[in-house]
Amino acid sequence: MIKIKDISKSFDDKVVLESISGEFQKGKCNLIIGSSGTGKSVLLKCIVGLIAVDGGKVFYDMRNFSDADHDMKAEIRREIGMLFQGGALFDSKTVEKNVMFPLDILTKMKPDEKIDRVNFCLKRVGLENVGKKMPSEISGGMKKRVGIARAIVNNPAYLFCDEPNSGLDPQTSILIDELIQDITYELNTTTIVVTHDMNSVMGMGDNIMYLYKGHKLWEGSKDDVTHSGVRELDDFVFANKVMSALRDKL
Ligand SMILES: Nc1ncnc2c1ncn2[C@@H]1O[C@H](COP(=O)(O)OP(=O)(O)OP(=O)(O)O)[C@@H](O)[C@H]1O
Repeated sequence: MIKIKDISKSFDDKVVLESISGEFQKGKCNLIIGSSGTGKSVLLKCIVGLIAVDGGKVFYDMRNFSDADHDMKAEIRREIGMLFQGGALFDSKTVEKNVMFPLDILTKMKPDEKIDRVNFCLKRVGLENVGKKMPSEISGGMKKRVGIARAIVNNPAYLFCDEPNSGLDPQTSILIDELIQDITYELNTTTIVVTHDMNSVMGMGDNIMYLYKGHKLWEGSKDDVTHSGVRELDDFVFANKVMSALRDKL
């Protein structure tokens, strides 16, 4: 479980996050949703420690990450798997080497053990026999799967996914969402997904935090998101034409 308390962040005069608190549950897909530019990615980066917060604290299973010393931070970081927006694969490395990268830098595993673990993870994401290919030789959906394999290769307790569906067609997006969901339940990870895709919200939103202009306006689950009573959230949810057509039937 990850807990955040009063997270605030500004860039120069621009306030991007204002006193955001909340909990992200273990073994669940926790979504941070909201319109473009509302602070979702910045919040995720604050939680991971890629951006320094102006105020507030982040706790990983009761461990105070914000005030932790170097060793404790390194220990927590080793427990994090991250699927970056756009995949962020190394173009000059094979798929196998991309997935192995966290094991190379974070573990002392033997070469054979690393290969076994990489092959296991590639198989888990439905990608057998592509280990020797270069990223340029595989599709966008396959690249996301490689990114997921890399994110889970070191058996993370925490899994972060920033816009996992960006650039994918709707069907592939659903498959990627389902994969993230299945892995979350299998590995019992505390998973945080940043998205503005309503299909993802309705498919995988166990817990949802809705951000609006740097404020948390609502939290709940996919079962409640369509009748929150929050006007800004309604505007976001029903901006989608399919959702809008369904609104009258709800
Ligand atoms: N390093 C930075 N320096 C200055 N401003 C930044 C920086 N990173 C983000 N911002 C600003 O913070 C605001 C929130 O950005 P953020 O990337 O969190 O939005 P988002 O909700 O994830 O949007 P999207 O869905 O489009 O990715 C934006 O106005 C952005 O320009």
